Amino acid sequence: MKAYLYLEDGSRFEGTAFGAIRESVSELVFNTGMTGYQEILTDPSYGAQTVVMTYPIIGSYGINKTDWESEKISLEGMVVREYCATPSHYMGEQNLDDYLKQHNVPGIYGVDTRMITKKIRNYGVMKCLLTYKEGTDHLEKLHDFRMPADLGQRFGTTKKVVHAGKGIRMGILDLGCKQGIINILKDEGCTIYQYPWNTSSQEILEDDLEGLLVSNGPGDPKDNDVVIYTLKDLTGKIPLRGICLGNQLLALALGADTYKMKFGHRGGNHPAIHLPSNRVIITSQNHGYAVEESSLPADAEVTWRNINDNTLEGFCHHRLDVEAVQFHPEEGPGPEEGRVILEEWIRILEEKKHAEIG
Ligand SMILES: NC(=O)CC[C@H](N)C(=O)O
Repeated sequence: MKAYLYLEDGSRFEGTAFGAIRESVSELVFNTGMTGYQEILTDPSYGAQTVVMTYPIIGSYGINKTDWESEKISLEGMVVREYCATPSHYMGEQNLDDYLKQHNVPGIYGVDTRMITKKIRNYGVMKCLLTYKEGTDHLEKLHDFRMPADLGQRFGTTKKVVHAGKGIRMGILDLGCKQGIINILKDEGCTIYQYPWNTSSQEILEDDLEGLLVSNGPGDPKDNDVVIYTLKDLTGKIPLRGICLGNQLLALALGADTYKMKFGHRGGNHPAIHLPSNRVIITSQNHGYAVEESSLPADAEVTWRNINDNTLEGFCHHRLDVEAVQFHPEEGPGPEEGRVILEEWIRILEEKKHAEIG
C-alpha cells in the first residue's frame, strides 16, 4: 500500500506503508544510529515525534525481549529507506512491521531518507503528516498541529513505585524514564523510589532519600511548570541529579533558560568534552532543546560541552549539590562510555551517606 509523508516546507515523499495503517501528524526528527531502532521506538522522549532513521536498512535484527526502554512504543511514526522483513538474529522474536502494528504505530519505507535529513538540517525540525492519500488540505493539517503541552505528564509512572535494593535510597522523578536508567540504579543496588511527575516536594523529602534523579522525557522542558516549581523547592534540601530533560528542568529551576535547537542531537556518535578533566567521550543523545549556557547562575559550573556545536552538555552547582548531563549516560542505544557518570553519582552519594553516619 502506498503511503505519503508531507513536510511543513511543502515537500511530499511517496513510499510504502508498513506497521499500523493510521494517519499521524507529529514533529519530524532524524536519528543517526546505525542500530538501536528498538530502543528508539520505546524511548518515551520521542513522544509526539516521527523519527527518520538515517541508516539505510532497518529491521535486519528484528525485535527482541530485552532491548526496550519502556513497554510501549512512544513515537508517532517511523521513516526508513529500506525495511528488512526477514530479520536474522539469535535473539530476534518478531519483525519490526508486526511490532509497529501491535502498538498501532505507522511507518513508511522506500523514501529518500538522506534528502529528508538534509531538509531537516537546512530548514530545522518540521511538522510532518504520514498519510495514505494525496490531498490538498494536508498543509493546513500540518499548520494546525501543535506539539501537546502535557507530554511530560503522559509517559511516566502514575503511582509511586518502590524497587527494593540493599544500597542507598535514590528517587527518580519520572517524566518518562528510560528503563536503562532504572536498570543501572538497580545494578548499583539502590532502593529506587519512582515518583509520578506531580509528586510534591514534601512527599519526596519524607522518604529521606540520598538523592533524587530527574529523568529524561518528551517535549519542551518549559511546559513542566509544576515540576520546575517542585525542583525549586527541593534545591539545596536534597542532592539533585538530572539526565536530558532532567538536566533542562534543573537548569530552569536554578533560574536559567532553555531554547529549541534547530534540529537537535539524536544518535550514538556525539562527542562531548568533560571540561574539568579535558577528556572526551562519545555519547548517546536524544534531545531537541538545550540549556542556554550564559543564563546559568554565576556560581554554577559548566562540566560538559558538545564538540560538534559547543552546546552545553552538562553542569553542576557544588553548593546546592545539583549535577546533570544533557546526554544519556545509560546509552540505550549507543556507546556505554557515559555509564561511569551514573555509577560515580551513586558512589559519591554512598560515600556521603557513610560520612554522615560517621
Ligand atoms: N531525552 C530527553 O529527555 C529529551 C528532552 C527534551 N524533550 C528535548 O527534546 O530536548
